[in-house]
Amino acid sequence: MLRWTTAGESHGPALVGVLEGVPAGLEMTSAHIREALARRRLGHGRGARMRFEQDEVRLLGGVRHGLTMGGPVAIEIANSEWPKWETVMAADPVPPESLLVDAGTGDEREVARNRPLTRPRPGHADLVGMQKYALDEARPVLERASARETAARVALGTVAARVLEQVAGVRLVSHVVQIGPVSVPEDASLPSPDDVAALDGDPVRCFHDETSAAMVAEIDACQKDGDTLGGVVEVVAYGVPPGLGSYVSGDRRLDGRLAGALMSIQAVKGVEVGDGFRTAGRRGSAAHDEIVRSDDRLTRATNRAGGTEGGMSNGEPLRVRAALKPISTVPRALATVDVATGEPARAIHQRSDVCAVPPGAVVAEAMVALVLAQALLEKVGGDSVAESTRNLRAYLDAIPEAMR
Ligand SMILES: Cc1cc2nc3c(=O)[nH]c(=O)nc-3n(C[C@H](O)[C@H](O)[C@H](O)COP(=O)(O)O)c2cc1C
Ligand SMILES: C=C(O[C@@H]1CC(C(=O)O)=C[C@@H](OP(=O)(O)O)[C@H]1O)C(=O)O
Repeated sequence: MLRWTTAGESHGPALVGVLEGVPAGLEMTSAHIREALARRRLGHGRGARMRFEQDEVRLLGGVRHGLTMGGPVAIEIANSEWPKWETVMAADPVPPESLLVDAGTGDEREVARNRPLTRPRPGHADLVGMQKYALDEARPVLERASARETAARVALGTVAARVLEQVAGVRLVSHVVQIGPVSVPEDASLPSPDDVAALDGDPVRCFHDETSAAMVAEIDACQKDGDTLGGVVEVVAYGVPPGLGSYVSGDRRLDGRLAGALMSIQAVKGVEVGDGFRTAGRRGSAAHDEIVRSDDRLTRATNRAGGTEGGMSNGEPLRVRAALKPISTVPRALATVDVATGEPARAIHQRSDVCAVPPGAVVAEAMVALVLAQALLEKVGGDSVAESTRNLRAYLDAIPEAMR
């Protein structure tokens, strides 16, 4: 069973991700993870932190000389800013005077770091987090609620994507289909995995040049107005074998597992599998994907279902979307209440992203990779890449000719 978890705070020394159940013999190095993390830092509309954050990667376990060994893969991503936060975020007790709002250094930023965060942001985890964990300020809440944590998810997703590719030849691609009110046309073509470099080169990870320019203009206009934006991302996985997931129990359904994983991303508020909500408005005859024989194999005339039927992958490209709400740290700050005084106030606002949809696509790709790799290993088992590959081949070869 492939299992994963992350630990670490946004301004702590590092994030850590652990992935258990990776077969031995997987080719991977820290450079692969570094490359994926660099893609997550891209995107017009990101805040100041992404300009200097280095995502320093260290493989702490599970890999030797570029090959996994079968044990948990542990990945550390150091936070570049740690030296500035060493006192505020120290794990061990620090002298109380070092946490005074004005510790006497005259450094404005240090004053801001030490100030208790008592003006919770609507839309962020601040207020409910304080209520739930019995805290009198939001620092401990936002440190873990922050989407900084998605760097660790992307690191783990890189390993999962390599399992998918090396065992089954599956390749993934993610792109942005909407930012605020600007969407790619309904009939725009889907990117393939060979388009990843072009997408990395686009300021908003959009595969439609005209729409990309309009998205950039929308982000600029929004930033000028002191506001923030959300949008929609899409992940496509090519080469997924049929039969991952199952219809036999709700918690084994692949579509449900993908939806849960995507919805677990900070700011995601909607998930669509295939044509999702659009399908709901169609008649059955225009909603389903007819089965046809082409090039001597069974295929579909269309792919409105997005590659799943009955909670299983059906061999067509898997296509899922996730909708992200606008960033909740709105520069033109929203109304709140100062929980220290009970008085009306304006919400906390320090630096923040204006739009995190392009990195959201990279994070969504990582979550899809994790779920698909988990479902693949469930189906084929195996303790080494060679064994898993052999098992997959045997399963596919056993499908009768007329059903392939
Ligand atoms: C890649 C990424 C970057 C984000 N950056 C910010 C940010 O700079 N400021 C902010 O307020 N929210 C940001 N968010 C969203 C918050 O983390 C999220 O809204 C918050 O944790 C509350 O969770 P919820 O929106 O799922 O309810 C970001 C989300 C993602 C996926
Ligand atoms: C650090 C990242 O995103 C952060 C996500 C985030 C939030 O509230 O979710 C708030 C901001 O944090 P900070 O206040 O430190 O700049 C973003 O920069 C990252 O994506 O690596």
